[in-house]
Amino acid sequence: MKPSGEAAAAAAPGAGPWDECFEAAVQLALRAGQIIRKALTEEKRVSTKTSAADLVTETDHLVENLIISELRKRFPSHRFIAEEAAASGAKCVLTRSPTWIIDPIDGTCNFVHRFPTVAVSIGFAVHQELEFGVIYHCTEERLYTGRRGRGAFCNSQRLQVSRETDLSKALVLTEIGPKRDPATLKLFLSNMERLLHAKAHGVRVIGSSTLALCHLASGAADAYYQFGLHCWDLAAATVIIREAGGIVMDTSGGPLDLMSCRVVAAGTREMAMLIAQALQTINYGRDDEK
Ligand SMILES: Nc1ncnc2c1ncn2[C@@H]1O[C@H](CO)[C@@H](O)[C@H]1OP(=O)(O)O
Ligand SMILES: [Mg+2]
Ligand SMILES: [Mg+2]
Repeated sequence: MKPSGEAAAAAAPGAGPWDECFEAAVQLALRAGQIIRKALTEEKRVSTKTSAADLVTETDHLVENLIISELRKRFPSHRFIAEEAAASGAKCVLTRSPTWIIDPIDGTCNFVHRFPTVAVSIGFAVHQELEFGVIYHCTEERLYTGRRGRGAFCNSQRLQVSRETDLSKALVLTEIGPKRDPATLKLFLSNMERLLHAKAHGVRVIGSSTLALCHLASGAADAYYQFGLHCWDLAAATVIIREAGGIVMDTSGGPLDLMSCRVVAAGTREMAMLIAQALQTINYGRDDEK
């Protein structure tokens, strides 16, 4: 079934205070997705940011500007945290004000290579609490949504995480992150090795943290971990996973800190703790200290 704003709204009955914002997010994610889908097969101007593996294109900027300018027109008092604005020096500060947290293209490296796993991610927080998340898989036209207290959906289908608690039966997802210096790579590979020693069924890297997290919310994988992802990779997906019955926590096993650039997520708390205990920390700093 093709996603639509109406379908998403119908999936979550009852009026709530942020319904208008949620509807706006859905419409903009679909609109942005159309632009990204079209641009995927066209020539791109690619630049690098923090490293040779940290890419950005004119479409990342175009889509981010479109989403923010449309939301700002409708909700002038709201605040914004967005990937490309942050790359240009804007501070990432989550206050108690209504705040939109945006990744215009998640999977930019995939996008550059025409690998069709790319998403738009729009999260929304009020009083520093995540209210809803919208993630649109641009090429497969799958709209993932989660609203606090109202469940998580892919198009009109309700999402439910896996109930697996045994690491030796788990499919685990992760992403590589931009740092490729020898020390970071060694830690990254040794974390993967630890999970494989624990006999996890597999470890996958698909190039989009938000879509990997949506697979987890759908029960198509049992766990996800990453060091070096940002609040815009995590905000929308966190609501979707929690509303699908899953756990999102810090890699220490403590509560999630959206600004800490580290996460473990799983269908069950037992699985999340097993992953957290297996990992060595890779330090990427914090989003709110850059
Ligand atoms: N600085 C960075 N460089 C490369 N990937 C990054 C990154 N920060 C987060 N990621 C995310 O990790 C995954 C694979 O690289 C993607 O979801 C990517 O998001 P992005 O495409 O929005 O940058
Ligand atoms: Mg991203
Ligand atoms: Mg991005």
